[in-house]
Amino acid sequence: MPSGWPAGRGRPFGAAFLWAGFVAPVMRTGVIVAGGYSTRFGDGDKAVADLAGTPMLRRVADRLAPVIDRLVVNCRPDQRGSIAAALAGYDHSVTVAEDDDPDRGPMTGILTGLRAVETEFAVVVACDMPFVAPALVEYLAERAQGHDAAVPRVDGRDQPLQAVYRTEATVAACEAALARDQRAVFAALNDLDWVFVPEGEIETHATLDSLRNVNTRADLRAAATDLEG
Ligand SMILES: Nc1nc2c(ncn2[C@@H]2O[C@H](COP(=O)(O)OP(=O)(O)OP(=O)(O)O)[C@@H](O)[C@H]2O)c(=O)[nH]1
Ligand SMILES: [Mg+2]
Repeated sequence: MPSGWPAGRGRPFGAAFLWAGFVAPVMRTGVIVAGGYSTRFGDGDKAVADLAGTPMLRRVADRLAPVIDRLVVNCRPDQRGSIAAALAGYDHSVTVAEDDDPDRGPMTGILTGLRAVETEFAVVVACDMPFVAPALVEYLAERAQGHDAAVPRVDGRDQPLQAVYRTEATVAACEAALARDQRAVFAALNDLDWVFVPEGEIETHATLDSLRNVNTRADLRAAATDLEG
């Protein structure tokens, strides 16, 4: 596990605590959103689908492991057992945050996950992004400093399901959007001071594969082929 953020690159997940020469570790949280119904995938929950020998969500968790200290997984109550099994023996502490009211969309998943976060910032990643790049997560965390969120933009489309958020502000924005009966992630972003991270910047830290997501069985097969090289 890395001891902290590289010198000169900021402290993306909150300031270190300096007291009488003691530097407390900077805590960083990852949130994996997994409460969807995988309808394009067909039978079975894509979150725990076998991807080249490892459940997909475990791949996401393992990719995040070098840049987080804690993990929160958002899911429905009926997914808890399979997700806990997929994360057995994980490097960091895992909190499962269940949706009270399933099927209310990804923004509700982000909200449920962030409510279980204790750090100032958190990186949110969808369970179907098995190529998420730790270096991009670090960069997003850096770009989020002084803002409420940093969101990648690829092909003109913002990618709020692989983004870094300021926890309290984002929880408040999601709650306000839901109170207005708005479920889209962008309804919450409207209330936040967020920055987008364009492709050119993404590609100085990672390939765009970091944002690739697995929606169908064909996507899963293609991902397995690429992982098995
Ligand atoms: N908590 C929660 N998460 C969701 C919900 N809908 C989608 N997600 C998550 O949002 C991410 C991106 O969603 P999709 O790729 O559309 O996944 P999905 O909804 O399971 O799949 P489709 O039904 O094929 O669209 C995934 O991590 C999903 O688990 C929801 O209603 N609640
Ligand atoms: Mg998807």
